[in-house]
Amino acid sequence: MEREVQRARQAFLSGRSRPLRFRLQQLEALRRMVQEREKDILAAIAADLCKSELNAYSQEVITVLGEIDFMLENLPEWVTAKPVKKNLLTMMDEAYIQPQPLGVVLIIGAWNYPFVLIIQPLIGAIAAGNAVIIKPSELSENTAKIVAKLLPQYLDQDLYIVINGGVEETTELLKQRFDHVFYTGNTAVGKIVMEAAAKHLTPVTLELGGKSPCYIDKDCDLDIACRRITWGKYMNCGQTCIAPDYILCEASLQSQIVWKIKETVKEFYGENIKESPDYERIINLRHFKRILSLLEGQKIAFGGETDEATRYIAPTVLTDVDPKTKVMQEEIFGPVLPIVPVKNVDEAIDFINEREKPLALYVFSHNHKLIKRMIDETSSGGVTGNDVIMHFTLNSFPFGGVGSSGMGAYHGKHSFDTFSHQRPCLLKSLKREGANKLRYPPNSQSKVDWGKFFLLKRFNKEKLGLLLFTFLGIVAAVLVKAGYY
Ligand SMILES: NC(=O)c1ccc[n+]([C@@H]2O[C@H](COP(=O)([O-])OP(=O)(O)OC[C@H]3O[C@@H](n4cnc5c(N)ncnc54)[C@H](O)[C@@H]3O)[C@@H](O)[C@H]2O)c1
Ligand SMILES: CCCCCCCCCCCCCCCC=O
Repeated sequence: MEREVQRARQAFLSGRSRPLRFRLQQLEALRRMVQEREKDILAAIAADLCKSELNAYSQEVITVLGEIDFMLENLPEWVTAKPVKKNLLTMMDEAYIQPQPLGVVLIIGAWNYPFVLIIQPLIGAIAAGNAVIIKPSELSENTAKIVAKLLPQYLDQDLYIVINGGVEETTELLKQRFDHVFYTGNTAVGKIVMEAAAKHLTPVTLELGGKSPCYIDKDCDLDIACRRITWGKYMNCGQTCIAPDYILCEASLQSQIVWKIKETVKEFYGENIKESPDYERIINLRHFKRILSLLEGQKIAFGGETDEATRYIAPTVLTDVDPKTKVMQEEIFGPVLPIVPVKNVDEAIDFINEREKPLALYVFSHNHKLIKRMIDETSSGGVTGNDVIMHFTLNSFPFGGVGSSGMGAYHGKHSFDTFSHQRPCLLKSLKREGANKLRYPPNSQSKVDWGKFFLLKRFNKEKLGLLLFTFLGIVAAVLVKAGYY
């Protein structure tokens, strides 16, 4: 493992990952890989999650292709140095920010969207010019294998290295020194990753989970709200980090919501859900049993049917859920949707604020002011009003959590920034030394006064021309006095 990381570091130090042309070539090669080997990739995802190839394509491959195209289009502009505003002391100098690669980056993926969750950060890391070690989740082993097989066929083999393995291998990997660790997965392991990274003072991005609340206001089109919630909750069998975890609504809405979600489930998956190509299965027996344990003692409004042999759990809704019960204490990450009645929006806001900050928040209402109020008075990684999940699809948004749902963000330019160092560069001339005397010892009150003038004064645009003129006059006077002319 040490050898692999060393290999990536040597490749990074060779400098070949840095030129824009190389980054674009690698991104194009990655796109070619996805296009040419689409069938293999879809088959692997399908095998891991009992997912139809159509769903694997629309939930994972589309996102990856869109992200690559977005990078290819914008990277030439992002990599260029950006001039910054100057103060009077640096007026004559060159000042700019130059984004630079961080070095060797470790990307650790989760199993629930096993392809997009490693390839999307990889796109950002390549775009920013880094070398990358990729550690897919061992739970989605088919995708892990196909990624390890395909990437070296298309990308630079020393700069981008896939290491497969479980907890033991990841623990070993985390002992190595990286320049950034990008981890997607649960909060408990997020802490382990951060602790390991801290030993090397390595910065981390933690894409974690949590219980994402969904408030349904009484002033709302319940048909539409329930259709959208049903889609986002039961997609991938509830194993989506930003799935609505639970519903908050007034008690009077509960029975209508149950009925409408039940009807939508029928519309989406048919009478025999087990036969539906659009309904996935739980990843493994451990998660299957964990989700079943959340149903104990609950009022099941519909669903609840299970089949251990195929790890099937039917789309399920629980009503009148007591917030103190287990299902409300941990992220569900399965097709179980509790409804917790609240008196009104104030109580919903308090409910959300009394708990850990979630990865996503959803609010359904015709009342725009109410949506804005919920946004203003709560905190979450992201928000979608009158829909679920969809903020993930907009790559101009930073995607990430806050508090216990994570730190840092990615997608589009945010990925590029995450994997770049914004390096401030100030280029001065070795001439004009007279003007610099102001800051050299011995200090004096008049030097401080000039310093205050140069550094603290704020000028509007109209005054700027006049000031520049004055400044140049002063510089000229200082130079004359210093005997340069
Ligand atoms: N924010 C996001 O973008 C996002 C996306 C997907 C999943 N998630 C969250 O991830 C969780 C589900 O994923 P998971 O954690 O079950 O995935 P997982 O079991 O695949 O673990 C994630 C990664 O951590 C590694 N890992 C596991 N235990 C480890 C340990 N003890 N030490 C070091 N590494 C270890 C695994 O090898 C894997 O690569 C949910 O909480 C979900 O909300 C978040
Ligand atoms: C055919 C229609 C295309 C619809 C696009 C909908 C895309 C949904 C993408 C969902 C991906 C969610 C990934 C979340 C990561 C956390 O688990």
